[in-house]
Amino acid sequence: MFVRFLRPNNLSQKMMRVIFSIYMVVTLVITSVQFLSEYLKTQAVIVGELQQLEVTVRGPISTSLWQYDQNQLDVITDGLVQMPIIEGVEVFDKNAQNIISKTFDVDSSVPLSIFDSKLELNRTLNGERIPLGTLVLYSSSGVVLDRVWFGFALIAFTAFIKLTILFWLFIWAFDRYLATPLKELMSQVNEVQLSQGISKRIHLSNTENNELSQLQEHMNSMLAAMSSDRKRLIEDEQAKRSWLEDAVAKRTEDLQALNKKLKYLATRDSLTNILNRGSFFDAAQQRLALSQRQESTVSFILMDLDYFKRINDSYGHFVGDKVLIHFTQTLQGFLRKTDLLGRVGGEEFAILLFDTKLDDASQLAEKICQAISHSALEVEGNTISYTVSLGVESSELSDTSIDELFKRADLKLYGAKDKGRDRVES
Ligand SMILES: Nc1nc2c(ncn2[C@@H]2O[C@H](COP(=O)(O)OP(=O)(O)OP(=O)(O)O)[C@@H](O)[C@H]2O)c(=O)[nH]1
Repeated sequence: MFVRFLRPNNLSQKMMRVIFSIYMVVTLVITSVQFLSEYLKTQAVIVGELQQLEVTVRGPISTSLWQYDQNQLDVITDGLVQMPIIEGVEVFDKNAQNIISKTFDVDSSVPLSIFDSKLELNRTLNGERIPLGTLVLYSSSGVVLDRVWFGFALIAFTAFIKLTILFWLFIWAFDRYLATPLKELMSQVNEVQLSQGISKRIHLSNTENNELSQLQEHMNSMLAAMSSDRKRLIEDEQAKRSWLEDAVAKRTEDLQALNKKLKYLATRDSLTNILNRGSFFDAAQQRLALSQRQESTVSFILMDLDYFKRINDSYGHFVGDKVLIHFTQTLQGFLRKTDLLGRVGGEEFAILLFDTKLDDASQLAEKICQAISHSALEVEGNTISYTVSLGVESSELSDTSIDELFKRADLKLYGAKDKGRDRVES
């Protein structure tokens, strides 16, 4: 504890040292003033005693001076010098000439200060006062100190005792009321800081209502506010995150739907909504490969509307488009789920029939041809009739590419065209 007092490492110990140091300085000043006052009082008493002695020896010394009795003067002054309070004696004649000078003991140390008392020596003769000289008695600080040392020691001892007791009282009081509660507060604040949550609170063991308990209350309300702020922030964060997750999920769903739609559109012909050329050939290629593995047959029907240019030229492209749509819808009425239908050119269409031999495909082609030639559609008040030429071909075991099948079907189609159109060539 004493080491802590000398080398304070915290606030309470520093305060303890400052207050104690101030008290020590004040005590030292008061004790010094007491010393000085005692010293001056004792010096005044000694001067009084010197004056009384001078009065006592004035008669014999005056007589000795009057009678010029040097021996008697020596005896008297020797006696004076022996006295404990006298450090020296000097006698001067009426002309201020030193007759006797017995000052200070040469063996003793030189005193701090010397003071004296003077007395005029006279003789009254026939009522007349005749001056004979002067008697001077000296005393010194040594004499004063000899007399007051016990008092000084008492004062010093009392001051020391007071200082020591107060020192330990200060230490105890600061330790009890400041250092220990502060240490406890710091340790609990540290625990709160180290704990992950802010649910911990400070509970000082000293329940007195003072600045520390008020500080504890303030810190606990601060922690409570922080805790509720943190809870609110977490809730906000969770709400934001969940909102964001919902938004992202919704966006992903929309994008997936859009992507699906785009993929679908990319495979479709925009006018007739059947497979476009690329998708048809991709799908047909897969069907051919599957059929070859299963050693079955696929058939390919290639169709081209006859004189379609005339329809466009006579009724316009809008009507031509309606014819193309009508043709597609008619075809769909003849197809199974496993069949593929695609638009492979402007007015050119193709059907791939899975697991279908040439005869069956040719029969279907005939039906289509008949159905189209007997159909008519009404567009803007016009009755439109049209025909189609068809080429039919079936796969062989050597076929590896759909293009080969397509080329053979195309030749058949040209054959149908050459033979007058509105017919099937297989
Ligand atoms: N309305 C419309 N016409 C198209 C479309 N695609 C191609 N055509 C037209 O179809 C016509 C094809 O003409 P051609 O190749 O001469 O054939 P065709 O007139 O049918 O004669 P043949 O095939 O020999 O019977 C052209 O006039 C093209 O402009 C389309 O999407 N809509």
